[in-house]
Amino acid sequence: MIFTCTLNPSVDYVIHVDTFTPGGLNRGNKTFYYPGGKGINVSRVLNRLGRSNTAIGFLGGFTGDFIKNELTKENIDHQFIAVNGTTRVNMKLKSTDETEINGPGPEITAEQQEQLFKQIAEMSEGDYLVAAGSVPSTIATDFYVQAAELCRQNGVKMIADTSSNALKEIVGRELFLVKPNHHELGELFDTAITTHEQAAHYGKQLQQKGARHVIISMGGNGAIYINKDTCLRANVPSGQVKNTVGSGDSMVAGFLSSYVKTKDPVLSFKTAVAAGSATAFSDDLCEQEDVEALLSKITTEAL
Ligand SMILES: Nc1ncnc2c1ncn2[C@@H]1O[C@H](COP(=O)(O)OP(=O)(O)O)[C@@H](O)[C@H]1O
Ligand SMILES: O=P(O)(O)OC[C@H]1O[C@](O)(COP(=O)(O)O)[C@@H](O)[C@@H]1O
Repeated sequence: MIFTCTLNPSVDYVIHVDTFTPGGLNRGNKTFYYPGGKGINVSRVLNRLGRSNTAIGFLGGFTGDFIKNELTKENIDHQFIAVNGTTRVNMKLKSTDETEINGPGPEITAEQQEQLFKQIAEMSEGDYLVAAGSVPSTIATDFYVQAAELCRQNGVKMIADTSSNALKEIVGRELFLVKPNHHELGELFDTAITTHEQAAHYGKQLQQKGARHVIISMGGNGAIYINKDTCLRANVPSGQVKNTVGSGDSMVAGFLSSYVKTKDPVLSFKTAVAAGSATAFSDDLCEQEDVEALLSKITTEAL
């Protein structure tokens, strides 16, 4: 079984504005509402790539209902814990630049956190748990560390895609996959990462600290893959970028969907890059045919 866990889901409200003027009245010309949050995006892409999975985490209010309905419509199993507040709305403003405003999210009580730990403790050997996204302020930043310990005890393979302190704390634990982007990796090591060589250098440290597979995504500048035997870089295909929100999550889903079937890390890495780019070239998340069409355009070389 594959589970995705989103502690702080969101409704992603995407609005396109031709020319954005801060402080002025701006009118959008195109809007979209998507069920979002990193784990939920991973669930949606996994499902599109033919991998059934269960989404867990916390949801509340009318936005929480929207997310549940959308997942149900897409035939994705979900077992969210209800919270009293309202799941956040994250604004994604598309103009000449992409600007994002991510809200803080509702309060999660200690009892609700315990309920989630109970769900994680019930996972079994061979399961995968994708823990993705920020940790809301009412949850201790070591939440993922405690989850990683439960996974270790039960033989569950954990994937972490997070940032800031939550990423700092999870590094050093036994992880199946970790996928920071180059900004998050730089923040972790208190440095700026701009080249593939720098990304490879710091990414190797994540592998040495306990991650079996490491992917460093670098937006339109390619991606790096590291395991104990190899370090590769991949190109990203060219195309018309429509919406990069969820590209990183699509990479995680792409890697996992391929790996569970083929156990081939290089093919899984290429599928990850194809899925990330296919999402960048779509308004919503990628579809299977988009990923398949891009896969043959991804090449890797040793670094
Ligand atoms: N401008 C782009 N052109 C092509 N592919 C892109 C572009 N931006 C992102 N991608 C794809 O999405 C992946 C993840 O993007 P990135 O922005 O690094 O992740 P995150 O969303 O986690 O910040 C990249 O590795 C690439 O495959
Ligand atoms: O939990 P965070 O870090 O605030 O991120 C939440 C946001 O990230 C997303 O999951 C997109 O993530 P990526 O672009 O990194 O793949 C959005 O759907 C959501 O609004």
